[in-house]
Amino acid sequence: MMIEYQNVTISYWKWNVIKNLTAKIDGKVFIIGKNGSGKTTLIKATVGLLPYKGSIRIDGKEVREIKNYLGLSTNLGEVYNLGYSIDSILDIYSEEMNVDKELFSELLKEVELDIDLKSPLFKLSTGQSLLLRNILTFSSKPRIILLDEPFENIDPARKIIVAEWIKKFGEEGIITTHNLDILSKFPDYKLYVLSDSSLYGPITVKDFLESSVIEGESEDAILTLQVSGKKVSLVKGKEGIKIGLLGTIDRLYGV
Ligand SMILES: Nc1ncnc2c1ncn2[C@@H]1O[C@H](COP(=O)(O)OP(=O)(O)OP(=O)(O)O)[C@@H](O)[C@H]1O
Repeated sequence: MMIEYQNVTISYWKWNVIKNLTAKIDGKVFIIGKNGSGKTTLIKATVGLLPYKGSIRIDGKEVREIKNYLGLSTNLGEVYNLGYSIDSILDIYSEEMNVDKELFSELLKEVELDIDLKSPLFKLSTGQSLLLRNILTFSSKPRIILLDEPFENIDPARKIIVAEWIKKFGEEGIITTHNLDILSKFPDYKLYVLSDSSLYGPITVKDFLESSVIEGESEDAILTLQVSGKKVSLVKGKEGIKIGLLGTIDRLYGV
């Protein structure tokens, strides 16, 4: 079972954000890439929220033909647009998406999120709202998780709890992030880089974090990718700029 992309093109009007992407995603993987590279766009199309050309298959089924796939869960805000108060959202999604209310309460307690369930979602802070969407994602005990930036705006202690949930829930899926610090909690996970409309990889998170970036191609490269039309290589060893020191993946593009 896997997520398969075949010649996938996703466009806004006539502009292709993802062009002719072909990849097979097996297990739970991370996708990183600079701002605007198309990570959210890819997740949205995979969930069925955006039209695409080509084929995206989950468990062998074409996404555009699936109406409501209960094994799949996402933290995308667009999905949680029904209901007013958090209580009513929980009611709707426990029916529509098999969200388990007990598990929801347990996870809410784990992060000690001090919120009034009667209040509307828009009253939450950006971080609280994302935590809540992450909790809703995991509370349906999904087999496939599609998480867009699950650590953004979340404080360090709670980021670690979210990382534990990612390890615990779901057998397959995609997690996008800019957060290299938290990636170190997932050394054995596979990682892809989305750049110039292609997915490069996979390499392990450990190899990625131990690598350095150099311009051009290299025989020793563990990964060569194209960034804004230029070749960039990730190598192990002393040359180049150490990825771990870059802090944020976006600076990879400044080599
Ligand atoms: N609804 C839209 N209409 C037109 N263009 C869009 C729309 N949504 C996104 N884009 C454009 O598509 C490109 C990819 O956006 P996307 O949000 O997928 O990138 P991303 O990799 O998730 O970025 P970030 O890391 O900043 O979240 C961006 O250049 C963005 O401006």
